[in-house]
Amino acid sequence: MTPPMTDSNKDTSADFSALGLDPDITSHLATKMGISQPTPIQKKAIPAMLRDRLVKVDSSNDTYAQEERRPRDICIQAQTGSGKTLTFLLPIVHRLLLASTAPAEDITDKAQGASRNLGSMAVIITPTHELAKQILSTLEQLLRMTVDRSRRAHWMVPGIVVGGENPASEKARLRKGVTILVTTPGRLLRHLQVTQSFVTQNLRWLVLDEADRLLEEGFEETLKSIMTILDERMVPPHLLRRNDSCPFLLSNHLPRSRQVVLCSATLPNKVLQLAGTTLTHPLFCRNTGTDGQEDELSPQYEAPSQLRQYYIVMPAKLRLVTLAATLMQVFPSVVSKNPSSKDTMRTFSGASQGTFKVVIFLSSCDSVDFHHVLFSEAPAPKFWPAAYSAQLNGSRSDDAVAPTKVPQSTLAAENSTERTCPLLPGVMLYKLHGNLPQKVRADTFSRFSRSSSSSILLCTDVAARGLDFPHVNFIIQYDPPAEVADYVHRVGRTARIGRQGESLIFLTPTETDYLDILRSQGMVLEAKDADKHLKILVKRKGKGQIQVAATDLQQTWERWVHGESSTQESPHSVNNESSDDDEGSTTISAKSHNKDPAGSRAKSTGPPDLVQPKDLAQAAFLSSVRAYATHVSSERHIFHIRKLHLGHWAKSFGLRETPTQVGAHGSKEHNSTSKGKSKGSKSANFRSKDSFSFSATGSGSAQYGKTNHAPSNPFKRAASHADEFSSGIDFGGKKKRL
Ligand SMILES: Nc1ncnc2c1ncn2[C@@H]1O[C@H](COP(=O)(O)OP(=O)(O)OP(=O)(O)O)[C@@H](O)[C@H]1O
Repeated sequence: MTPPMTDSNKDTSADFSALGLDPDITSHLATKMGISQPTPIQKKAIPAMLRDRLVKVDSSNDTYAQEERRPRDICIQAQTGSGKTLTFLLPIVHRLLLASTAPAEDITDKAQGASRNLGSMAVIITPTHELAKQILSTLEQLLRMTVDRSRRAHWMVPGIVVGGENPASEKARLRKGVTILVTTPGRLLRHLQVTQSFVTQNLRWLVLDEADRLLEEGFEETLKSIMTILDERMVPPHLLRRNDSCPFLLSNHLPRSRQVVLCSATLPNKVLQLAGTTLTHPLFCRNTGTDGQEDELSPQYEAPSQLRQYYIVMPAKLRLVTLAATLMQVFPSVVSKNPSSKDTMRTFSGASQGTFKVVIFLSSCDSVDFHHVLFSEAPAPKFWPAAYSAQLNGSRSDDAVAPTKVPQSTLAAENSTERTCPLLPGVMLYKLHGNLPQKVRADTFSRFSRSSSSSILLCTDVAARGLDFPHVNFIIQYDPPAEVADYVHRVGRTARIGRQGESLIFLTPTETDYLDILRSQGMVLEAKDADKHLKILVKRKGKGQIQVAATDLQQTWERWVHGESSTQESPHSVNNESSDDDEGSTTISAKSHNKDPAGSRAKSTGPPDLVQPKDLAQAAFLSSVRAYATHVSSERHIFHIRKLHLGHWAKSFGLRETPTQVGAHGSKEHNSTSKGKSKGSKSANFRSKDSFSFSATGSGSAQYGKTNHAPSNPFKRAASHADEFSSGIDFGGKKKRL
């Protein structure tokens, strides 16, 4: 069914056939794919891709023609979820279809030779496997069209090579011929280099989806090598006519030379400048500006107008409990069962019923693993509202918190990542990141997409771009992205194609300048009050109850992380004690209550196939600190490791140790927990745009790379500045620590 259109996406002046698309295609779109009206970017860019320009040719090279039709390269920039995939797929399929079924007068010899033997006529490159598979699926849907008997469409073979399968079967596929190939850069380059039977000399379209990402450091070199090989193999247009063995290739419906299409919601100036110098007469198609005209370049990004963007500011030590409160806010079914909650307490619109999906972005794979285990294995807190605890599978919330070890299978690998979430009954939990084996990634992607239950996906930026998960209503950026473009792509997983959606970014008090950067790039954000927000955790009304509830939840999780029983201490007996000793305190509001971590240490020796939550928490903490140092240089004055309150940061992973202690443990334990992870884990473990390398050593020291002014031990340095950071939340009266 066609989704509802907002004013910004609605277009009544044209349907797809008015854009010049073949009637068989438009009828298939309407009847089989439920798509009948083009979005503004489709209206603008599809005709541009269909239109060639006339160029004078050097007659010394071509004795047949004085003028030739040549395509223009195209840059497509439009908001996330505005239908860019069909924007580039439709013209390709249309032109191939027309060329292979053209009336006799169009070319001298009717469409002879259109077959998969011509090799790849279109190559679509994307940064991730998931996105490649999604594009392939749209392409396959499109190619299922029924055409008139006199026409030929079956020869167009869609295909994918992204790795993760036996290279021999990929080679075999390429040998047979894949007319429209969807691929990732590394895999494509490998096949160009080693697969002799991979034919690309007839390539007419090269699409770089998420072009800005593909042209970034990391992919850039691969892309250059790909372009060089493709250029070398391409048959120059002036030689085409002499090669009359395949008249199909001379069809006027095909671009005579290769058309390059760059596509993204974010094409920053540096990419556009590059495009301006390396592309052939590039045409810029953006959502703004007058139809059919080239638009002016602007550094601004655009989020879907129906997306409501929020931010919330809280000290690092409250991040975890605020995340829990947020999830309770956004899952209406759970909230409505909370006896103390009223609709007015909910600060997000949410959905009144039906499937509700949330995507939570974190900065590292280890952090995703930790939170996935925490939310699926940790028990509800002792004072969790009865309505929630009653639904816990067979466990009572006031039971002692049993020390938990986490089965390895939960962490990574063989099986599905689908879990239930004790805190949010009825809500399913998934995780997606680059360290997971390809099979698990694919399984997660499809289960989360198809799930009819309300669900949460915890992920790294591997899921930030392009993925079109249905029914995602809410995006949480628990860790701010490494750059603004990533912000735009992350929030773009909701509010797609005119649907409603909300997003929330978590910031600490030292990070609020980031809002200026977001606003300067065209983002419109509203504030959420952290204090009001946490109210949802409160069971009874009364002064100080937010603090009680938040402390209770934090303590429950700390005990779980440290493998302790809840009966070891009473949260409320310590709640009234106030301490400034953040670095060493056990809870967010009180002094350390279990200075002797012997219990947890004793429990850390378990069977080799089990991992302690504390190991996970430490690995997550370390990798999240490392990821913190990977923000782009223009943002590093805001997100600088020296500004990070590491003691509070540790708390957001349920850790009590001082950062130095965590660093010392973490290095060893992280190494051991990392063993056995999938290949490529090193590179994919945290954000790759890394201008800083940090490695914790056994002594807790840190090593910096590429940074001249960095302190030798960021943990110690940050800890010594601990007093500069207040909680940031005033619960009334004198200073209290949560
Ligand atoms: N004209 C249309 N009318 C209704 N739905 C459409 C239309 N065009 C595309 N869609 C659907 O909209 C959804 C989003 O499209 P798509 O994934 O191509 O967006 P995008 O602009 O590429 O987003 P992103 O920037 O996040 O990659 C898809 O489910 C697609 O099938």
